[in-house]
Amino acid sequence: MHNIENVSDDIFWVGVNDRKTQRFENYLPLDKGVSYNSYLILDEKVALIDTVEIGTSENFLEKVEGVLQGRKIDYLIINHMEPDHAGAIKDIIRLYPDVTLVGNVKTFPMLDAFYDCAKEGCENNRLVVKEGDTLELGKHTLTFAMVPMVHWPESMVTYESSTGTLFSNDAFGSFGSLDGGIFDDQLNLSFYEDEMRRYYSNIVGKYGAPTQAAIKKLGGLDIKCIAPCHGPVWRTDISRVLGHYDAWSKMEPEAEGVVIVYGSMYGNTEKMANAIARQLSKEGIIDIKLYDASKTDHSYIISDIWKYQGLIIGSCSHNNAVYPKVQPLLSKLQNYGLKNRYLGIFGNMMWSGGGVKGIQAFADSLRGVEVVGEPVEVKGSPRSEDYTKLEAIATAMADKLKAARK
Ligand SMILES: Cc1cc2nc3c(=O)[nH]c(=O)nc-3n(C[C@H](O)[C@H](O)[C@H](O)COP(=O)(O)O)c2cc1C
Repeated sequence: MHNIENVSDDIFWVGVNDRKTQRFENYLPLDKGVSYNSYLILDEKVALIDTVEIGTSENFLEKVEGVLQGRKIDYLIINHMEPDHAGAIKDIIRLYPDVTLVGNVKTFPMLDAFYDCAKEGCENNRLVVKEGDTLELGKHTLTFAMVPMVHWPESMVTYESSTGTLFSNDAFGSFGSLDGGIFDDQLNLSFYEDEMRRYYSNIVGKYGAPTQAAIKKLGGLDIKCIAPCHGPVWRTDISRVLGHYDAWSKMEPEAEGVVIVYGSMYGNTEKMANAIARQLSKEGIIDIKLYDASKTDHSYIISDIWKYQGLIIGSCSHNNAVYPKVQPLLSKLQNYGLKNRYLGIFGNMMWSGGGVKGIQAFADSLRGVEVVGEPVEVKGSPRSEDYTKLEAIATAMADKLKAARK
């Protein structure tokens, strides 16, 4: 059987790649695709861990049947009810009508809400598990742990103790299809770690406290392999992966650097952004990420904001407010409660302003963000004295970053 991978002797990756869907959750670009990972455990009893998005079901079922070789599935473990994993539940029930659905007390009301269970056959054969419950398959034992709000209320993870495999659901998942390699040691990790951060920051990012609680809970387990629902299966350096989640969920920056993001109609705010970037470079800052908020999808900008300690935001004025292509970024960061960052502010205007005022209001709403330097608002084309003020923001930012060097 092709395109199946052994996670261990009797655990199989039966995931699928999706390179067709343009946007995850219909808003996050999937430039490099995504995988929906599902795992099959063959033992005295057979268990399937999660399914896939409905559009990829045919390919998935072919793999499942290929591994089963005529056997039936006894248990379908539903770690998460989001449709990109629960999408093929109906297909599994249709093919294996005796399968027992395993979920927690919050799983089944969602199943009932998504599906017409009386019609689809998912009304019966339900096993409700709670924290710490175990399910014996033979040689393999599954233990269930609830991880509410990582990133849905019913989210749970399943630990298989004989192999030390944690089926972690969306936690530790990343965007990017699996183009040949399945495991971390078979892949270029710099790409997947970036995509893992983009996934975390945009999807799980608001739920730092529940993620911290989950990390503490799972910390006592002997984890040899993390098998998430998206992206690579991690088996080489588990502590590195756990370390990423620990830092990201605390919103601790990963690296020295500055994200400059601006919105500009006629180029004046852009000129200001360039001047700030140049001065940061003169101050010895190497990682400077300069983004036009109208052009780059915000999910990439947010991922870099998660990575770096410095953030400098600029906006032209638009109807007495922040430019419409900058405002959604501010709203999302506000919703996520951005913290542990230094912030610089600049903007452009022609009559009574609005851009800088809006960014300042954003800064005031966040407790964990420290404004560095004096906000600079320029009318039209920046003059020499304006550049001096913009450079002062860059220098103040660089001073903060240098002071934080260990
Ligand atoms: C639709 C529209 C609304 C604007 N609203 C404001 C405003 O509320 N206050 C203001 O001072 N300037 C306003 N402006 C003027 C621009 O902010 C100003 O020209 C600025 O220099 C543009 O910066 P940019 O070159 O970076 O695009 C508006 C311009 C447009 C086209």
